[in-house]
Amino acid sequence: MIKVGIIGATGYAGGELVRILSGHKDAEIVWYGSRSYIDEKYADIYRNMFEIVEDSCLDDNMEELSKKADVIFTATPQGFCASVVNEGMLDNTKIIDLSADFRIKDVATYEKWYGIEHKSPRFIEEAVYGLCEVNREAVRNARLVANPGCYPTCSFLSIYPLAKEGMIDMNTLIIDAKSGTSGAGRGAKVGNLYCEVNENIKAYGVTGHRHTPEIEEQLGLASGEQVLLNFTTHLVPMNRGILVTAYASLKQKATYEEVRAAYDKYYDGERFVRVLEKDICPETRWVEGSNYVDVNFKVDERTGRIIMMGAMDNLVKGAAGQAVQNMNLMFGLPEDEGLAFVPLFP
Ligand SMILES: NC(=O)C1=CN([C@@H]2O[C@H](COP(=O)(O)OP(=O)(O)OC[C@H]3O[C@@H](n4cnc5c(N)ncnc54)[C@H](OP(=O)(O)O)[C@@H]3O)[C@@H](O)[C@H]2O)C=CC1
Ligand SMILES: CC(=O)N[C@@H](CCC(=O)OP(=O)(O)O)C(=O)O
Repeated sequence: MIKVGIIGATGYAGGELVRILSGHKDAEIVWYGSRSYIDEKYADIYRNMFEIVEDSCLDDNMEELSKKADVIFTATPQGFCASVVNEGMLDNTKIIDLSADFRIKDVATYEKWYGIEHKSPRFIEEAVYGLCEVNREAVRNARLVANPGCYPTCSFLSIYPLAKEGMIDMNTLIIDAKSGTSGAGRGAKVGNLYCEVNENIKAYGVTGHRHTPEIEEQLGLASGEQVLLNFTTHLVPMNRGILVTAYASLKQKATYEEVRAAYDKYYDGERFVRVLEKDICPETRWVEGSNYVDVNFKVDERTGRIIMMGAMDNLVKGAAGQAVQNMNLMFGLPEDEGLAFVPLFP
């Protein structure tokens, strides 16, 4: 049994980790870390866990936890993991960080977009960006995994085959993305109140969303070019789900079959990426509660542009599911262990 500790187990991403890992046959949760609910029964906070989880919450003492756990998930705000990780901890245990602390390789870029000082720049180089479909081999041997952001996961996987094959002009790329409110976490914020979100849709973070440099970095690595793009996020009145619609000019005319061949080249055999049939657009409801990302595209012959689309559950493939997929790789387990959920509907 893999002994698992979760710091931030009382947040939305942490709660989803608990749900997924409770059904994982090779994992046992030994630490439900919290900051505000220490000594309270976990199932009193999340009643879906009644008679499933008997334990109470502990604190966020990573030093002590690292002596007990084979792997620690930090589902905590930006800056937490970087402020506590040290060499001794990584000698004892593996860490999968769900925050952005180790995703961006350039410290100055991280500090500029996140507005905080990076407390452990020495571990940035070592950290592996945990996008399993691309970095599978590196993840297997990692001590520290930077679990990708929710919007970056969906954006990247929607665009990756065409960026990698050099089929689109990266300078023309525009990404429009929409998220359900669980993406903003469980903390109380006026902007996330029912009356503010219900019956409404709005853009936010326009020209300044902190996921922009992460997407640019990863698409830059895939395409071999420096990427500068427009990325606009929207908040929509649903609990879970991310929908990405991305636009770019094709470098040369391409048929449906040629583009489809590029997607198949990278995603054939990928357990969690589904390339939909011709003309079917991804929808969040068909992936909800699952670790799938549904992708598809449409060539607009009139404008010479291609529209790339993706749908994903932000809490599963966008956070906890992908983190467990990374854990499976790090411990030599089948990649889909504990993740074989069929999407919910309705
Ligand atoms: N929500 C999502 O869809 C996604 C989230 N993420 C990332 O996962 C991380 C957690 O996000 P999310 O679950 O949404 O956030 P929440 O606000 O829902 O949960 C945050 C968790 O961290 C704990 N916490 C808060 N402040 C501190 C602190 N200073 N020190 C230690 N623990 C603290 C909270 O404890 P307590 O409850 O006890 O206060 C809670 O358990 C973030 O880095 C986020 O960016 C990544 C991808 C998607
Ligand atoms: C709806 C909503 O507010 N979404 C969040 C998603 C951020 C998130 O989850 O953070 P990481 O993926 O970087 O860890 C946002 O836009 O900031």
